[in-house]
Amino acid sequence: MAENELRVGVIGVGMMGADHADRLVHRVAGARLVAVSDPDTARAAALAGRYDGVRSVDDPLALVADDEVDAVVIASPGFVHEEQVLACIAAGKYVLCEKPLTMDSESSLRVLRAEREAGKELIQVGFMRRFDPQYAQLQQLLASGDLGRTLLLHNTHRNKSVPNPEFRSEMIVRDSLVHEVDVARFMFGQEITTIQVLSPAPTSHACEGVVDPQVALFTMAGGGVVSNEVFVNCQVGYEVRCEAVSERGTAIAGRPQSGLYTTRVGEPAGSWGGTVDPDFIARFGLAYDLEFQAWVDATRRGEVVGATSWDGYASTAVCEAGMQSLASGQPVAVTLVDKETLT
Ligand SMILES: NC(=O)C1=CN([C@@H]2O[C@H](COP(=O)(O)OP(=O)(O)OC[C@H]3O[C@@H](n4cnc5c(N)ncnc54)[C@H](O)[C@@H]3O)[C@@H](O)[C@H]2O)C=CC1
Ligand SMILES: O=C1[C@@H](O)[C@H](O)[C@@H](O)[C@H](O)[C@H]1O
Repeated sequence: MAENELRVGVIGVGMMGADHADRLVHRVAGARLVAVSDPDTARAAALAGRYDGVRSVDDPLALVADDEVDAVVIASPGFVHEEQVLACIAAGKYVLCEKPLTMDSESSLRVLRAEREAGKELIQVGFMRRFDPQYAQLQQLLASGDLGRTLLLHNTHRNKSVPNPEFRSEMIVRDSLVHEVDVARFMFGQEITTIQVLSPAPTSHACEGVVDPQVALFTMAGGGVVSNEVFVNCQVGYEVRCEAVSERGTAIAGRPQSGLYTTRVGEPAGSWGGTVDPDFIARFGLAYDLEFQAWVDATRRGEVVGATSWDGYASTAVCEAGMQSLASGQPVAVTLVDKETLT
């Protein structure tokens, strides 16, 4: 084992967990995948069998407690994140938890308070767009002040389709829009104070009763406004971009080459004169790699980078207000606890 090599365990090895396991083995330096855990024990065993020296552990909490595991990646469904992140805090282990941190603001606050009481930052939340080179460059440009004060953001977030017929309107807010919530907070460096979710007439490609697309409006603490389109059954491909409008110019992260830009259904699936990425693993593969490398490097230094537990809590609180707005159509104020006292 290389000196100070980080021994990592991955909890939940479905689509994202398996991809993260592979990146830890093949594309991240300074870390070694040593264990995986999933209630689908056959799936975990099959994944472990693909790599040398990786054990399958039946109980995810046993993986957290395992002496040979230095740090943990959580890629289980959001509704089990709280228990698993709390276990990592109790064991004093650094954790990279996929978004959302938890399912609601109360449970995120419990996690945040537990981390505070432990006296050490341990949690990074998997908001990978912060590590995408174009998104990172846009944030640096806005923060530099070269374009003057930022006035507006326009976010677009389209998925070709969602695999799960249970992907209801609320999940579009909690699982998809949550990325735009983090992007808005990241780009402005401010909290979101109100959210309104509008419900246009849905596409015929959405399941019965599902509001897709959705348009969400955020008001930022400094008065800026963010418009967001989330459309998870757009049929074409994965299109994610962010346009910033500032006092002295504009900038777009996530736009392919210049020229006439159209997208259409057809062969090859999704095209604009080049191709539209099929999904988030293709579009953000590099961002996940950079996110993991940054996590491993920071963990070996005893630090946390990227989105913190506060960012996880704040984004969950905004989505909670967003779900209320989805039901009423009205703007809903976002209430956060005091960041210093957590009360
Ligand atoms: N950052 C990003 O772009 C993305 C993040 N995600 C997030 O990643 C996480 C996993 O999502 P997917 O891989 O798409 O889901 P998935 O359904 O493909 O995989 C989830 C896995 O977790 C396992 N699981 C269920 N209960 C568990 C428990 N109690 N403990 C451990 N494992 C358990 C399931 O058996 C399954 O293997 C979610 O939090 C999701 O929001 C998902 C897609 C993209
Ligand atoms: O996090 C993700 C998924 O959970 C979500 O379902 C998708 O809409 C997002 O594009 C993807 O990045």
